[in-house]
Amino acid sequence: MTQQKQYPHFTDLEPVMHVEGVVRLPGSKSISNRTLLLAALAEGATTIHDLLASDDTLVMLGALRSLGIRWEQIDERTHIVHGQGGTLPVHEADLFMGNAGTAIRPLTAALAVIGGDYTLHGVSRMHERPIGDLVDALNAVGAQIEYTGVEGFPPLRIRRGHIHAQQRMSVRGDVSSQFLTALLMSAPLMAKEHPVVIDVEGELISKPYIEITLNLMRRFGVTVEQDGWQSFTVQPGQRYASPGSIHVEGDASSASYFLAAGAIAGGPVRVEGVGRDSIQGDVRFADALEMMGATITRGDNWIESTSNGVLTAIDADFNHIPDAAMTLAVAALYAEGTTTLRNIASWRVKETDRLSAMATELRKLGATVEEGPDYISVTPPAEIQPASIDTYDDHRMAMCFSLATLDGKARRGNRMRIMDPKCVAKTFPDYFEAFAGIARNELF
Ligand SMILES: O=C(O)C1=C[C@@H](OP(=O)(O)O)[C@@H](O)[C@H](O)C1
Ligand SMILES: C=C(OP(=O)(O)O)C(=O)O
Repeated sequence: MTQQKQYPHFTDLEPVMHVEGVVRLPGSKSISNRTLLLAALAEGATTIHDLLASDDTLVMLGALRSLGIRWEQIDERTHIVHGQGGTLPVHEADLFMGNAGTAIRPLTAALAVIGGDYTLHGVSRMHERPIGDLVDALNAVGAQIEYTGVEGFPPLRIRRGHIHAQQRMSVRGDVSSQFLTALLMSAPLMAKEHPVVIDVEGELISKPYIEITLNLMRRFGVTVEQDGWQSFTVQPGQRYASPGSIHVEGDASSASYFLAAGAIAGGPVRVEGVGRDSIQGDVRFADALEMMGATITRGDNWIESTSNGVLTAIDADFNHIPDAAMTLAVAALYAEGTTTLRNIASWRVKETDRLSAMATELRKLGATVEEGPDYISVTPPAEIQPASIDTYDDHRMAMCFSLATLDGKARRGNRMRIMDPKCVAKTFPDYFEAFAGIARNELF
C-alpha cells in the first residue's frame, strides 16, 4: 500500500510502481441527482439503492427537504423518497446549490414550472457558471426567473409565472447539455393538454448525458419522442410514477482514474459497479484506453484494465465524455507521442476553467502543452518532475493528478503534492483511500 500523509490543506502521495486490485465505485452523480428529483416529482415512494453520498447529492437532498419532500435514509446504501406527484409542499425557499450543475439546472426548471418564490445560489464558482440559455428558454414560455447578481448566471430568483398552455420551446445545446436535461425533466409537468416540443439550437454537446436523462425518465413512466438530437417531444397526459425501487450504477467518470491507473502501471485493476450495459456514456473512456494500447475486459457489472507497456498517444474528439477526458490528459504523460483531446470547449465553464488549469498543472510536471480554445495537446517530458499541484476546487483536477505518481521509475524518492485534496468530496469523498488501495508496492 502506498503511504499517504494527510494534512489539512494538501496530501503528499508517494511514487507508485505497480497498481492492482478491485475498487467498488461510489454511485453515479448523474444518475443519483436525476433519480432524486424524478422520485420527488413522481407519484408514490421510491426506494433508491446505492445513491452517491457526496457534496453534490447532499445539495440535492437538502433542497428537496427544504421544498417539503420527505425522504429518509434506511441504511448506508438505501434511501426512500416520498414523491408528491409533481407538486411541492413548500412554496418559498432559499436553496443552496453548492457547485452542483446536476442540482441547480434541473431544479431551476422544475421550480419555475411548478411555481413559487425561490432563490437559488451556490459557491462563488457556481455564480460564474452559465445558466442564461436555460433561463431564456423558460422565460420565453412564461416562467419568471430573474438574476439577482450578474445577468446569465446564478443566483436566481424564481417567482410564480404562467407557463403557456401550448409550448414549442427552444434551447441552446452548445454550452451545457444540462439545460436540455432540465427542460426534458420538467416537460411532463408542462404537458398537461398539449405536447411540449423542445428544439435544440446549435450543436448539442455531451449527448450521452441526454441519454441518461431519457433512460431515467422512461423508468419513471415518461417517454420522449426524439427527432435526432434536434427536437424532443413529450406528449400530454404523462405523469411521473415511482418504479418502486431503483438502483444507482457506480460512477463511470470515477471509474476512469482506476482504469487509467491499470493501463499505465500494470494492473489488472477492476472497477465494480459499472459494466458493458451501463447507461453512462463515460464507460466509453475504456475504449480510449484500448485505442492507447491497454487491454480492457468488460463484464455485466465490472470493467478491468491491464497495461501492455507504454501507451500510444491518440488524437480524437472527446465531446461525448468531457469529464473522463480529463483523465486522459494526465494519462498522456505515459504515452509515446503527443495526445490531443479535441472539441472540449465546455471544460472552460465547469468547476474551473479546466483547459487552462490542466495546461498549467501539466506544465509543472515538465509536459509540453498546447492549449487551444477547445482542445489540449500534451507531450510528455522525459522525466515527470515532482510538483505541488493546485486543484482549483475541482474534484477532477485532484483525482486526475494522483495518476502522476504512477510508474515511479522517473521520480525515485520524489513525492507529488496535491493541494486541497478534500475537494474530491464533490463526487468521491474517499477517493484517496480508494487510490491507496490499488497501489500495491513501495519503491524503497
Ligand atoms: O448531465 C449531467 O449529469 C452532466 C453533464 C455534463 O455537463 P455538460 O453537459 O455541461 O457538458 C458533465 O460534464 C457533468 O459532470 C454531468
Ligand atoms: C462538470 C461537472 O459537474 P457538474 O455536474 O457540476 O456540471 C463534473 O463533475 O465534472
